[in-house]
Order: sequence, then C-alpha cells, then structure tokens
Amino acid sequence: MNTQGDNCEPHRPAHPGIFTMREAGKSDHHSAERCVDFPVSVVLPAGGTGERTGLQTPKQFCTFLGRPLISYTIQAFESVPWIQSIVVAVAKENMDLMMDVIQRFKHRKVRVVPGGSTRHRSICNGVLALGEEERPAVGRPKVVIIHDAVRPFVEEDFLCKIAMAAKEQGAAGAIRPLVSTVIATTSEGYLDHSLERAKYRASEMPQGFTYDVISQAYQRCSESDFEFGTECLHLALQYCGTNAKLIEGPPTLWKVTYKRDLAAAESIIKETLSRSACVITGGLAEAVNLADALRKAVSALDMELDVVPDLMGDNARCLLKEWNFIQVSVSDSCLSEVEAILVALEAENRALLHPVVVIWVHFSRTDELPVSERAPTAIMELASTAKHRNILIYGIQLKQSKHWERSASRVAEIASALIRERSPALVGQLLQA
Ligand SMILES: Nc1ccn([C@@H]2O[C@H](COP(=O)(O)OP(=O)(O)OP(=O)(O)O)[C@@H](O)[C@H]2O)c(=O)n1
Ligand SMILES: O=P(O)(O)OC[C@@H](O)[C@@H](O)[C@@H](O)CO
Repeated sequence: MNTQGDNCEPHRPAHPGIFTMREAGKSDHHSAERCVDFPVSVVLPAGGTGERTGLQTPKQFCTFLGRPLISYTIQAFESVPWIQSIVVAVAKENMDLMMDVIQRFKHRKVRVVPGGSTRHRSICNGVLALGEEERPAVGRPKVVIIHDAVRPFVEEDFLCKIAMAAKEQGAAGAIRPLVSTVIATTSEGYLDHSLERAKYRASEMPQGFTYDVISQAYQRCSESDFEFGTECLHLALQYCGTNAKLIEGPPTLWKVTYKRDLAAAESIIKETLSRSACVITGGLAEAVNLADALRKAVSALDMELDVVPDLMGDNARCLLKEWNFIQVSVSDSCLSEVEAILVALEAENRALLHPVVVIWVHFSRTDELPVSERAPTAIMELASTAKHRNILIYGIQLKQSKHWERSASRVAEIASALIRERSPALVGQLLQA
C-alpha cells in the first residue's frame, strides 16, 4: 500500500475487521430486477467527530425517531439487492456503539473496521478491508461504492448509474450544481478572483471506482493527500490516470454537516413515513362512512388512506408497507381491535426500523360519550407497553353529531398531525375531536 506505511495510517497493522452479520449471501431481500450483474461493495466513512454540528455526539450517531443517522444510511444500501457487502469505518472509540447499532437494527452485510485520522484514511481502511475479505460468500468486489455515512438519502437507481459508470470508466461520481459562486481570496482576505459558476459543479457522493483503481490510488497517493485531501476522484485521476464519469444526482444527496442538517434529515424522514395510512373499519357501516369522510379530508392534507375491513387475507399487505394505522371502533367497542393490530405488527417485526403509529378512533352512536370510564386508563396502559416496541398508540374520541363532515375533518386534522409528528409525548392520550 502507501509507501509511507503498510496501510492507510503510517503505523497501524491491518485490522481484521469485525464480522457482525449473517453471510452476505443470505440476504432476505426479495430478488429485484438486477441492473448490476457484477459484485459491488460499499465503503461508508463514519470515523469523523462532526465538529461543525457543535454537538458532543458525532453526527453519524445522532438519533432521530429512535435511530442513529448512520442506521438510515446503512439501511439505504442494504436494501439494494445487488450490493454484496458494506464496510463501515468508525473511530476506535465508537466501535462498540457501531456494533450495538448493527445488532439493535439487525443490519446485514455490514463489517466494521477502524476509521483513520482523516476521511481519506478511513476510506482507505475500508478499501483495504475489502481486499482482505475472508467471508466465502463475499468475493473481492469489481466496483467499490464510497459514500459518506452522513448522507442518508441515496436511492438504488442512482447507485446503479454510478456502479455501471464506474465499471465502464474506472471511476464515477455524483455532482450537483453550485448554489454559491466560488471565489479565491488574497492572503489579506480580499477578493482575488471569482470562478465562472456555470463551469463548475459540487462534487457529492456516492462515488464509484473499480476495486483496482481505488486500491491503486491509495497505494500511490502521498501523505499530503491522506492528510489534507477531500476528493477521491482526484486521486483516481492523479495516480491512476482515470478520468471519472460525472453524473448529476438528485438534490437528496446532500451531506449532514451542521446541526440544522440533522433537523432537516429528521423532517424528511417523518414526511416520508406520513404519506399514507391504513384505516380498519371492521366493516361497520358508520365506520366505513367515517373512513370515507376521512379519506376526502386527508387528501387536502397530502395524505392517502387505504380503507380495509380488517387485516386478514389480502388486506394483510398493509402490514408490510404501512407505517400508520387508524382503527375505527364504534360505540361500546373496547381496545381489542387495537390489540389485534399490535399482535399483527409484532409478527411482522414491523416497527424495527421506524416507529409505527396506531390511532384508535372511537366513534359513539349517541350524544353522550358512552366510552367506558376505563378507556383513558386502558389506552394509556396499552400505549405505554407498545411504546417499548416502537409502536405509538394515540386515541381520538368522536361524538356523533349533526355536523358530520366537520367532525370527520377534525379527526383527519388530528390524525394527520399525530402521524406527522410521531410525538412520544402524546402517546396514550385520548383526544377529543
Ligand atoms: N477521520 C474521518 C473524518 C471524516 N470521516 C467521515 O467522512 C464523512 C464526511 O466527512 P465530514 O462531513 O467532514 O464529517 P466530520 O469530519 O465528522 O465533520 P467535521 O468536519 O464537522 O468534524 C463523514 O461520514 C465522516 O464521519 C471519516 O470517516 N473519518
Ligand atoms: O469531509 P468534508 O465535509 O470536509 O468533505 C467531504 C466532501 O468533500 C466529500 O464528501 C465530497 O465533496 C466528495 O468528495
């Protein structure tokens, strides 16, 4: 490797890495149409400290909706069927934390290696690990995708473009239009000149390289590259004469750098989880009417409702794709329907990666609120147990009234707010529509 040392750090023995997974070949992902028919592995540099966030916790381990940022990125890659393995390079002091994340969220295909003192050194350690791959089901990759662990929004179709271009060209990288103009400054802090923005692009991630190109680039690069460089594509050009194919990527490729970016990432994930809900009516006429009124009302809130009588037979499909459930119970119904949903969700282990919302809408036929006095206590007890399994239960009470549409739109507003916010603080509350 690097002439200054055996590997990416001047004085570090190659780390055997830590296997944490079932063999890569046992991925339980349903076979998808493969756009890539050659072995591809991924290196996620995650060895930084996230200084620019101003937080104590490195940003890749900052959590939202109960999961660290890095877990969202890993999930994005492990959900791609043609990716055979993922190597995450983390600082030594975070290795145990990383192992815990992998085990808690049942990440597959993942191997953890020590990060380096710089981003290039971390990436280099990851590439080294791919070259020392010992798992029989995982051969040396044809293409290595490198992607910052703090860029959680990456999609298969763009990864496919990068992987295919990297295989053809030797290197490929994501680019985005510049937002600000780039200027050069004098040593006294004055404007020296500005670059013509239209001629330049921002280099983003993911980037792809044939294994040979990226491993050679790190063998030949200088200590200064390791210490101060920020661009893998430059190393491929400088040390392997490989001119990367540049592919404009979607705006979702941005990197979490500042504290505000964490809030933005959380908001995007919440928005993604809140686009639809499954309404279970039990087949009762009043419940079906309410569900139809809800469907109309939520469409104005940019949400779609799938209305089913139950979660049996074909309707069980909702359990595999929905993150939000609204159980409409009429009059003296108790919480048994909600309990049935919990059992079904647990059977599918549905709340492992994202919190699932279950809203009990209790609709009473008469003007009084005959719901038993026990209901507020019962829903609170059920909710506090379910919360430990990442299922958030909320209640909405609706009295039959002459202003049916208005009541239904009130329920819709409350339900969509509960789904959007997924607030632990309101779990178990029985709200009045
Ligand atoms: N020694 C390092 C430094 C950075 N990275 C990783 O490279 C990616 C992009 O780097 P950056 O956004 O700069 O992360 P940090 O270096 O952690 O941020 P900061 O510069 O604010 O400290 C991150 O996933 C980061 O964890 C790494 O693996 N090893
Ligand atoms: O580690 P930093 O945040 O300084 O920079 C990382 C970025 O430079 C890098 O991810 C892309 O520009 C592609 O190389």
